[in-house]
Amino acid sequence: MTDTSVEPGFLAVWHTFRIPIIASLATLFLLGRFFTQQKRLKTPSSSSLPPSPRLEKPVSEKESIAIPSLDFKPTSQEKQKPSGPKRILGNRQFKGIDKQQQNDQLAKPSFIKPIIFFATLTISTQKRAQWLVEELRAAAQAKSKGSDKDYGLLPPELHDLSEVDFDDYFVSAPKSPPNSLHTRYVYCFLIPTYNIDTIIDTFLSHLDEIHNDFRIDTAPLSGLAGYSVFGFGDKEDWPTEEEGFCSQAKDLDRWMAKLTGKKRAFPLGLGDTKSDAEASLKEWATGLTEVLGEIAETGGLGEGVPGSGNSLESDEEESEDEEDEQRPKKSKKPQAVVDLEDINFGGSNKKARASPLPVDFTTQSSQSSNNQSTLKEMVPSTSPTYAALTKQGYTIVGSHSGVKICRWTKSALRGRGSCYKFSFYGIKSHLCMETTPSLSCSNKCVFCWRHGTNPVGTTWRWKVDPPEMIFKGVKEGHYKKIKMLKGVPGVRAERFAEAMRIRHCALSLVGEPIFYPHINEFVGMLHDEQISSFLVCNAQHPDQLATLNRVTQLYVSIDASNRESLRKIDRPLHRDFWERFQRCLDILREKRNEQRTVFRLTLVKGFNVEDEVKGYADLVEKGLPCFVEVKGVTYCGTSSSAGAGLTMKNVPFYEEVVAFVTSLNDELQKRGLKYGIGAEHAHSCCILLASERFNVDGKWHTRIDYDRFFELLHKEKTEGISFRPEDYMRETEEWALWGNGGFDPTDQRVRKKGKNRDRVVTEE
Ligand SMILES: Cc1cc2nc3c(=O)[nH]c(=O)nc-3n(C[C@H](O)[C@H](O)[C@H](O)COP(=O)(O)O)c2cc1C
Ligand code: SF4
Repeated sequence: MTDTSVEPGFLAVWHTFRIPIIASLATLFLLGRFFTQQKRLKTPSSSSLPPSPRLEKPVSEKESIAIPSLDFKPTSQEKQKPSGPKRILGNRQFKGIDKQQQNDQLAKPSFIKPIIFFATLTISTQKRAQWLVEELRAAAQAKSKGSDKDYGLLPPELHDLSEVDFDDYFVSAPKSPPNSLHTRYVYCFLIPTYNIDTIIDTFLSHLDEIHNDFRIDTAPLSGLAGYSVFGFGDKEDWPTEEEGFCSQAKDLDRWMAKLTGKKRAFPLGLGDTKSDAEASLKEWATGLTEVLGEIAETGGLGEGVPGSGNSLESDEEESEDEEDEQRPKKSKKPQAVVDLEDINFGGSNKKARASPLPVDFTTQSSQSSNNQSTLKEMVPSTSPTYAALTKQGYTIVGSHSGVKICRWTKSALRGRGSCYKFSFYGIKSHLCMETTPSLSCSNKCVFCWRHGTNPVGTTWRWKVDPPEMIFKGVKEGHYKKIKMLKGVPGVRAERFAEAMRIRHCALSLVGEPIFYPHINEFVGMLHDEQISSFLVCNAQHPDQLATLNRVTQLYVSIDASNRESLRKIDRPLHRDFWERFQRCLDILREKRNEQRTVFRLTLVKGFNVEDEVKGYADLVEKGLPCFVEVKGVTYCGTSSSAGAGLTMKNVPFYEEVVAFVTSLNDELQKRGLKYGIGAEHAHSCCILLASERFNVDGKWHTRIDYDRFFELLHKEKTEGISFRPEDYMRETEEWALWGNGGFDPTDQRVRKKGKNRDRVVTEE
């Protein structure tokens, strides 16, 4: 009875609820599978990548040689590792740090012994190698004179690659002799290039084999203190690197980077045997000797990219195609805008925050001189702004200045092209320092690539650092950053040497340079050292602009053609921003016969391009600048830009920039204003409109004769003779003219991969 009564009841329940029950069970089942799958994906052993066949292939115990050169206790996890093939190891690696860091942590002052290897067929390289031996021997002698230090440079050894057994030197790094445990080795190579079969091919194949031998660590030479290569070739028959000039030296440099774990001590040097070989070798040897001394003293290669540490550079660097390099990881989280008004500098600052010192920076110097000690620092080293800016690669100098290496400097050091300022004005990027004496700005532009971390404010109410201190600090910071790039693949020795003398300064980094009360003194110091000055201001500080002394080229940013658009795009802090902007244009007009004046337009699709051509033409008519630089915006993906609704869609394509410039040019012609399209740099989406004042006999002269500028400046200072922008102009290079693209043919173009390749972005 019970059974029969239960069964129909159960069936009835089943029929009523079977669909939800089945659905629930199916959901539970799918959820279960999903979680198991996720867990498996997170387990490294189940990576979808096939394991390296080199690591999988077993070898007998006899075949294996293990030379862990560091005393290192294995972790319990390592002890349990299945016995696989043992490998020849240059160094044991600590967890969480790369080899370079590991070596540097262990680095102590040492005795450095250079080992010079050369190859030759027609003897010229052998002779040059013998010369190098003498140079290094002399350096070793000079350094050891009267010194009883426990580090130093030892006399070099010389080896002909055709006579050495490669296994003796290139399977593992030589060990220190038992009587001098602090001795370490640096390999120096001098090799010619031959497109016929020579010992060099055998040698390079040997390096290839070592690198790819599964029994040997991929970087078995990481025990070396460093290496450097110099190549000889013939430019008459192999005029460019693409055509094979010094190609084997380049290959050797790459192999050694791999085998040593990127321990390039000094950049690759190249010399044309029929012209500059001796001079280039000399320059390279000087740099190398200096570095050898540094390694001996510090025991390491210093900071920089692997090979010389990590270099932090402009944000846009990430968009560049880099094939052989480790890039420092950057925080993906966009930083929030840090407004100085919002920062409490500790202590009871409430009153100050509620009513900031109402000191307009234009009147600042007189007021601040009385109470410097009570004023706060703009960017104290303990502040979040300081942390954020240094994380982005800025070197903060004093309490309100900064310096940073731009991506073009690195590109130029590698022979991959300079920024548009080379095409337009002749500035080689590796000779250019990018800096600002004021990290604070009075705008919060939507496209600012500074990650919104720069301080903002309308008034200068901070402690003021003296210009001498800033000048010294920014130069030191710049040179230090350049030195950090010496191990970057592709950096050329001759460019590296040139970069150790700053020739140009772009005062345009972050913030507003004319915000700094001693900007005139600072610019004077640049000029005294024959460093040209390009100063960019945001057209918000007319009084300061009016009293600004002569600079080599003076810019104002023109980010919109009308009040509403400017408010939206620049988000100015001043309520009378439009009036300030207009006054700045008037001042620029007055200055146009004394110095080169430039309008810089940054096009942001959807913000300041559409229907604004006439508005921009009005502004040009008002300010009559010598030049109008037009460039497509750089997308930086920060919170401030995202918050303003900026996406990749707002970045114009080059054709769109071209269309805009053409219409603006037409509009200027219609109004009888004498302008024309002077030059272009398609690579960074940038075009230059120039006043006909810079067109001589039908030829554009947008470049600058820097030597002439300094001559004239000197005359002005000493004899009171003023000069005009036309007095220091130079003819524009053919390849930079409108229609020719603007890429220096002597540099090697590297195209960016990926879908946004046409939206190659630019600096600043
Ligand atoms: C047959 C031959 C092939 C060469 N191939 C190249 C080459 O591909 N690329 C290059 O830059 N130089 C090339 N050169 C130039 C040599 O690298 C250059 O003359 C070098 O200084 C020779 O050094 P050595 O006298 O030590 O052998 C070649 C020279 C010869 C004779
Ligand atoms: S001008 Fe600007 S982008 Fe060009 S090299 Fe100098 S700092 Fe870099």
